[in-house]
Amino acid sequence: MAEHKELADKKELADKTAKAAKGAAGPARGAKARKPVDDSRPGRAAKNAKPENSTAPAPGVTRRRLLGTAGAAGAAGLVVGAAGGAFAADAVGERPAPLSGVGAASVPFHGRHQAGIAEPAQAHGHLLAFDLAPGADRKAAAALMRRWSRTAADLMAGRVPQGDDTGIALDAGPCALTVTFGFGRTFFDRTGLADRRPAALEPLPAFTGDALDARRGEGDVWVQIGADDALVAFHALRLLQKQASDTARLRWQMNGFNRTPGATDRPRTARNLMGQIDGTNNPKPTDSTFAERIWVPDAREGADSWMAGGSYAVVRRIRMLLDSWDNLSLERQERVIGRRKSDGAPLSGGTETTPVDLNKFAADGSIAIPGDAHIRVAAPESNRGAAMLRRAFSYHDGFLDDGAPDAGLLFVAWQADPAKGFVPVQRKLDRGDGLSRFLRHESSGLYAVPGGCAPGEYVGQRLLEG
Ligand SMILES: C=CC1=C(C)c2cc3[nH]c(cc4nc(cc5[nH]c(cc1n2)c(C)c5CCC(=O)O)C(CCC(=O)O)=C4C)c(C)c3C=C
Ligand SMILES: [Fe+2]
Repeated sequence: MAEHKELADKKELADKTAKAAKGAAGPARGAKARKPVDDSRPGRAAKNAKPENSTAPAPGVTRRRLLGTAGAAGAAGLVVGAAGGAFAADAVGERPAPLSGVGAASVPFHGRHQAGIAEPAQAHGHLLAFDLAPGADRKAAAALMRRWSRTAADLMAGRVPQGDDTGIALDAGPCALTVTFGFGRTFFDRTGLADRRPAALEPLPAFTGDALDARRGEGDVWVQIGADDALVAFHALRLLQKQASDTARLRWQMNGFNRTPGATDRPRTARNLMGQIDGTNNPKPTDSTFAERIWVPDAREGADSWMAGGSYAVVRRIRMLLDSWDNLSLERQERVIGRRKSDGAPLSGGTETTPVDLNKFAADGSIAIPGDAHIRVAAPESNRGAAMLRRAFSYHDGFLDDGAPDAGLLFVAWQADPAKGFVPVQRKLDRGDGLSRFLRHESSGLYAVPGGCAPGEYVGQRLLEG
């Protein structure tokens, strides 16, 4: 009896919590979320503040996710406003309590560019690739992208999604959730759109350091999910997988992580599993060259005109040989990268954000940044200006047969054209990078990530209905 009473009490509490959360977060089906307080994501601004997101000013906590000095995890420029009025029900009474900063952070789904590219990488990430099911044609793919876009827009705004929900994130705010969609080479054959396949989707060349597992590469549709809460991220993943239904099947999935916001005394550039500050010299949205390097331009004719405002994602699972790396002295580790481990300052001097001086000599006459240092070989100056935006997640998938950690970087590089970004840089790294001895590239994919969409539209509509 007591057990039943306890269960009944729990159910009542859960019902109350769900009711209060739904009511306060504006997410009752068809209800509207509130306007993000600050929508200064690059390229979004006022255009984004569409009626869908503009019913009321956001009460409760507002929060601006500041970037690390040079951009946390290398991405930049994002503002995260208050969640769309997101409140969690007080677990004891029913007083709605404002969400914490982490829960309240939200990123708009609609806009000129898809979310999840120029914003800082979140604490939890899922990378997924789906293959269209046999017989799923262009129409089915369009219906899927419409379903997925609607769900992503709801979840990112903190609304309970339309249709069947699993309840996994019922009492959480959006937690800076982003969902980003891209198309692989094979998508265009499967949907009868081979004539619209961009030339930039040519397969990447083979690199000598590659040990690629095809089962974890490529795929018709690629999805990147990021959130500062693990349940929120999984919730999005699970819903998209359910909604794929008979149209698409998961081909591979990789799970990654980064530092949780608030874990450090101030926003800092993230560290990778080798312990280095990683992302410092990423292009920043405030750079005059950012747009041309990262976004596909508008004024484009031909097969890929539908890619305006989009970007190309190179996705690589790069395992780190951590046992070998950790055996190196600190001095050797720093010379392999070309930066100090403690604070990320270049070996040519200064602090983390001091411009790298590749021509600097040390007092003993040796070159300050060695010839095979990673930052020398990867720098735009060494690659005729080639640059990309690196927005990675770390991963740890347990241990290999020999006991070594199966861990490294889910490397995601964004650029307007891979032939002017990843490809020339990786070619150079392949030949002369001191870091490559400690890395194994285990999977690879290249995806055309269309521009964002307006409310009522879906990602990829210009391709699928153009
Ligand atoms: C093809 C491109 C690149 C791959 C692959 C890559 C892998 C990789 N990098 C690190 C760690 C660091 N990389 C850093 C800088 C850096 N890396 C690339 C490109 C690739 N890295 C570029 C273009 C740059 C910037 C160079 C510059 O202009 O200075 C750094 C230094 C800090 C920073 O600027 O981000 C680190 C650390 C790992 C561990 C890794 C594979 C697992
Ligand atoms: Fe690098």
